[in-house]
Amino acid sequence: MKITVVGAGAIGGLFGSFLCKSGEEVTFVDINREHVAAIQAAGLIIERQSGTEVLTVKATTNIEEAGTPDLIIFSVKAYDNQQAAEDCLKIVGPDTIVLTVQNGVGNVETLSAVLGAGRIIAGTTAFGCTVLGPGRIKPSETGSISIGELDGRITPRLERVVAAFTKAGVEMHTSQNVDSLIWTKLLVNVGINPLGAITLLTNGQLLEHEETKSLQAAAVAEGAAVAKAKGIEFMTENILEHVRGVARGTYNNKASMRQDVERGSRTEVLAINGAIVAEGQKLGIPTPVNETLTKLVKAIEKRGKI
Ligand SMILES: NC(=O)C1=CN([C@@H]2O[C@H](COP(=O)(O)OP(=O)(O)OC[C@H]3O[C@@H](n4cnc5c(N)ncnc54)[C@H](OP(=O)(O)O)[C@@H]3O)[C@@H](O)[C@H]2O)C=CC1
Ligand SMILES: CC(C)(CO)C(=O)C(=O)O
Repeated sequence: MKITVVGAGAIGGLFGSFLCKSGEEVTFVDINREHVAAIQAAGLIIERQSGTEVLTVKATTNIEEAGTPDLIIFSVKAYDNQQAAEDCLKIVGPDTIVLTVQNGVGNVETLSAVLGAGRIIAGTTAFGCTVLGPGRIKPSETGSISIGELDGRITPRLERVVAAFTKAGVEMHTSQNVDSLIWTKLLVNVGINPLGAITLLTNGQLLEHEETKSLQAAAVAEGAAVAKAKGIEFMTENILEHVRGVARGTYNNKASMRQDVERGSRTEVLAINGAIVAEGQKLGIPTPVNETLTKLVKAIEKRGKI
C-alpha cells in the first residue's frame, strides 16, 4: 500500500514506523520544519528500552509531494483537524482511505465533513508515544490498535489495513462499533487528562487523593450520562472501574494533557471534557464538573509555560 502519514509526530511517527517495517511505501508529512529536517537528515529515531532504531524514511512539509495514497494515517492534534483535512483534499484519490485513532470526539465528524464519511476508518490505540525532540520519538513498549468502519462492516479495505499493521507484529483488533471504542477511550481521557494537567499528579497518583478521586468519578459519571443519552454502550461493564484500571496501569505516566501544559502547548481539552459539555448542552444533561475542568485547562493554556 502507498501510505501518507499526515502529522508525523508521536503517534504518526510510531504508526508510520510500523508500516515501514511491513514493507509499505510510507511518506511522512508534517508542518513542523525542524522535525521534518531532522528526519530527512538523520532518519526517524525511535528510542525503545531495547535500543535505538533509526529508520530512513521519506519526509516532507509539502503534502503534494506525497502523491495520491491508498491510505492516510491522520494523526494531528484535534485542534489542527480542519486545516490538515483541507490539506488532505490535495492528495486524496477516489479510493483513498483515511484512518484516525485520535483521542476525543469530533474527529470523525470533521474528517467526514471535509473528506467524505465514506473514506473514514476510525478507532483507538492503547499505544502511547512522546516526541523527545526533532526527529526522535519514544513509544510505549506495548500497545494495540482497534479500528472499524463507521457502519460496522468488516470490509476488505479494513482487513487490508489490519494486515499491514499485523505484518509488523502489532496487536490489532477490528470493531463493529467504533462509537463504543471512541467513547470508552474518551471517558478514560475525561477522567485522567485534565486532572493530571491541573494538579501535575501522575495518572496513578490521581487515585491516591480523595479530592482528585472524587472529581474523576464525577467527571466520568457526567460523561457516562451523556453517552447513555446518546445510546452509546461502553466496551466495559463498569466505566469508572475501567478508568481507574487505566490510571493504575499507567501509574507513572504524565497524561498527555499534562505534557501539553508543561510545554506551554495547546491541549485537546475541547475535544475531550469540552465535548462532554457540548453534547450535554444539546441533550439537556448538566455537566458542571467537565465545564469547570475545561475552563481551568483553557486558563492554564492561556497562562502558557511557567
Ligand atoms: N501521543 C500519544 O501517546 C497518543 C496520541 N493520540 C492522539 O493522536 C493524535 C496525535 O497526537 P500526537 O501524535 O501526540 O501529536 P504530536 O503533536 O506529537 O504530532 C502531531 C504533529 O502534527 C503536526 N501538524 C499539525 N498540523 C499539521 C498539518 N496540517 N499537516 C501536517 N502536520 C501537521 C504537528 O506539528 P506542530 O508540532 O508544528 O504543530 C505535529 O508535529 C492526537 O489526537 C492524540 O490525542 C492517541 C493516543 C496516544
Ligand atoms: C491513557 C492516557 C491517560 C495515558 O496517559 C492517555 O491516553 C493520555 O495521556 O492521553
